[in-house]
Amino acid sequence: MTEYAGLGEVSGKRVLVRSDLNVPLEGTTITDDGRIRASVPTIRELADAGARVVVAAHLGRPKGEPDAAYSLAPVAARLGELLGRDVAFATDTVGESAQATVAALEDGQVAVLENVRFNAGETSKDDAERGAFANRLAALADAFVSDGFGVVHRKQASVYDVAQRLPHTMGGLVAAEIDVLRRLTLDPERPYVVVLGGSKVSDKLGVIDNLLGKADKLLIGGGMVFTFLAAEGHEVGKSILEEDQLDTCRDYLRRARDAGVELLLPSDIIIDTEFPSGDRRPAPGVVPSSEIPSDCLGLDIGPASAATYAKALADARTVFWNGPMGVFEVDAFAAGTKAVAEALTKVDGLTVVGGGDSAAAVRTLGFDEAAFGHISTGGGASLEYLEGKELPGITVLEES
Ligand SMILES: Nc1ncnc2c1ncn2[C@@H]1O[C@H](COP(=O)(O)OP(=O)(O)O)[C@@H](O)[C@H]1O
Ligand SMILES: O=C(OP(=O)(O)O)[C@H](O)COP(=O)(O)O
Repeated sequence: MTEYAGLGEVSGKRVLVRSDLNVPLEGTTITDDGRIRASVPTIRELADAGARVVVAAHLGRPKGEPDAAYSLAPVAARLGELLGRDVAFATDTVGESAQATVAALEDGQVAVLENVRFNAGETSKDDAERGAFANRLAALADAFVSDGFGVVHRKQASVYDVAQRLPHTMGGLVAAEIDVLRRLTLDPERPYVVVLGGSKVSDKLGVIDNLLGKADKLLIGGGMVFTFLAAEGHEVGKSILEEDQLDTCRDYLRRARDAGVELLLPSDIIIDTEFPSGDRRPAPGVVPSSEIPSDCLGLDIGPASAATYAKALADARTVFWNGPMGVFEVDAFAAGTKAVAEALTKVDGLTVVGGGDSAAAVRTLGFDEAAFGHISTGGGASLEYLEGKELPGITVLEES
């Protein structure tokens, strides 16, 4: 087989693959390689078809110039291990190293370019600046495969503009992600339960607007909780709070009541006096969610809430979960996330886990990935899809 679906013959061609290899790192140690694993099948398929595969990706949010802390070098090494073959690494993205590395590729070989975000053009809001960088990326290849699902909601040079400059197609990972998410937006089997948590509260509140017309139950956990509790007039102490979203949350609570959607907030909260950090020993306590002391902050949903949420999930036929219920990275605040993950494994129906941290939580808490219907590689991307927003990295493939 020397073809790739949507591109035709790829043998001997230089194929630029945009992957999402944005994995959590401690120093140069990868703490969860899920996104690299998810990127392997497309890269392998292209290499097996005889393509000269050039992988472009970002890591973190460097400021448009080289920054060793965000080098993709350790990621390229891990990709090589997972592929079971040598992976060349270019120490720049479109400069001399990239050009020489790509020129040296033989059929079936793979190279990774240094972090695309080391170039200001990648994330520029200026079309011409992005376009100029996209021209240089496109000059390294004969065709483009868009496979970085976690980044398709970004209008960035290696995601959007490059697709306008090369013959292109959607990679297998993006196609599979979209396929599952489409099932959630079109005709989810009911009851359809959505669980929302995490800390990117303002990013995520918007999805509730759309879900109020779609889901049967919405379970709120993580940092999301406190803006809702404050909207109901409760003290939330030092917990995460989006003051400018209080009216929005009040509106959601009212609309949920009117629409007969069960919007569940935790009845109890695990608190501490400080955010866990360094050597400080956590000193968790449990309080009713209406009684968070002013000098404390909420760090997990409490045991009664965890049991209620597990019960609310028991009869679900479709579940979408984004965002941990608490600061799961610390044992003392991981129980809520564990309880929700456990409940999902028992659901008789489609379960989708979305988001870098949610997916990492499932794996690091020891759950078997196979117990979930689908673990998405994109948090923001999957939420924006469910919100009905246009994803630039997808529309560009359809338009040009
Ligand atoms: N009550 C809370 N207060 C502060 N941070 C929280 C709370 N609950 C969860 N978190 C944090 O939220 C982070 C994940 O949030 P987010 O990035 O929104 O999720 P995802 O990557 O799955 O979309 C985790 O690092 C977790 O520690
Ligand atoms: O980690 C990512 O998104 P996610 O946290 O929404 O899953 C993607 O790699 C996108 O990264 P960005 O949000 O810096 O553009």
